Amino acid sequence: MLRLRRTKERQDAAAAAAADARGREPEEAGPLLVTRGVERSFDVGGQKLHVLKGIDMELHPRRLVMLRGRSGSGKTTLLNLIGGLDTPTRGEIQFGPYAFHRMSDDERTNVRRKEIGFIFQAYALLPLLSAYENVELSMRMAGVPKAEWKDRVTECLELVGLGKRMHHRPFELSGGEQQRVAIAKAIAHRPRLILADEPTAELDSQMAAQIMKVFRAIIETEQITICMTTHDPTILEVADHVYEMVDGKFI
Ligand SMILES: Nc1ncnc2c1ncn2[C@@H]1O[C@H](COP(=O)(O)OP(=O)(O)OP(=O)(O)O)[C@@H](O)[C@H]1O
Repeated sequence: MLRLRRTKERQDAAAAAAADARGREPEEAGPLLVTRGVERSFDVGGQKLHVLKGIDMELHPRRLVMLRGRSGSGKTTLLNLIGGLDTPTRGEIQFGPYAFHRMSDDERTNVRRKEIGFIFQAYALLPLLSAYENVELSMRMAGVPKAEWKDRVTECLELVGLGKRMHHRPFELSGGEQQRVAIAKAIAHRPRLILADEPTAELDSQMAAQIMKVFRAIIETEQITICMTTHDPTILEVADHVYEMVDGKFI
């Protein structure tokens, strides 16, 4: 009981610290991200391929939002636009104070480095670095002051349940554990938004359920929003909101 209370106290303190570190937002704050009429087409062999055909969506603070849809329906294309990796052919993407559709690549990269974390299906860890070093590297890349690295790396790895595996390298960890390192890596610089493309696709159902538990925990402690794609109906059950995509549109 005491242990539980201590854990809860630590989580509350971490949540308060996360909010303070970014400037606390009022409870009733509006959406973190809004897209309006977003379209994306590609030129392929002289033909226009219309992939996104008018996407309106909202991501609210501290929500777990899922994009579901068949392969090729446009989920990854949309995630790339929300994350500022790509720009829409038409329409608007407003992320907090930033109008992504009007910003240059460099400006979007700056926002992305500070405010967004990415998680991929295949973990994307550096194989020769330990879990600790992988997370530390992401803080270095995000420009976090060196004095903060040690405490924050430890905190993030404990948060995902890998306090005892910090010095293991990826090949010494299970798939689920590697994905948890990837989560620690994605949150270490205190982004507001995490984007995850099929983060459970390589995992069995038990490991996938663990990842979803970790997502729920970091939404609380880190006060972040998560938007992820998935095909898995059992995973969809834990979403706060599901957008269903068919052929480049939400239905
Ligand atoms: N850079 C690009 N150039 C040309 N076509 C592209 C490009 N990016 C995506 N597409 C096309 O857009 C369509 C949607 O792809 P996208 O990867 O967004 O689908 P998805 O829903 O994420 O699929 P999956 O579930 O298989 O990952 C596909 O037909 C794909 O070939």
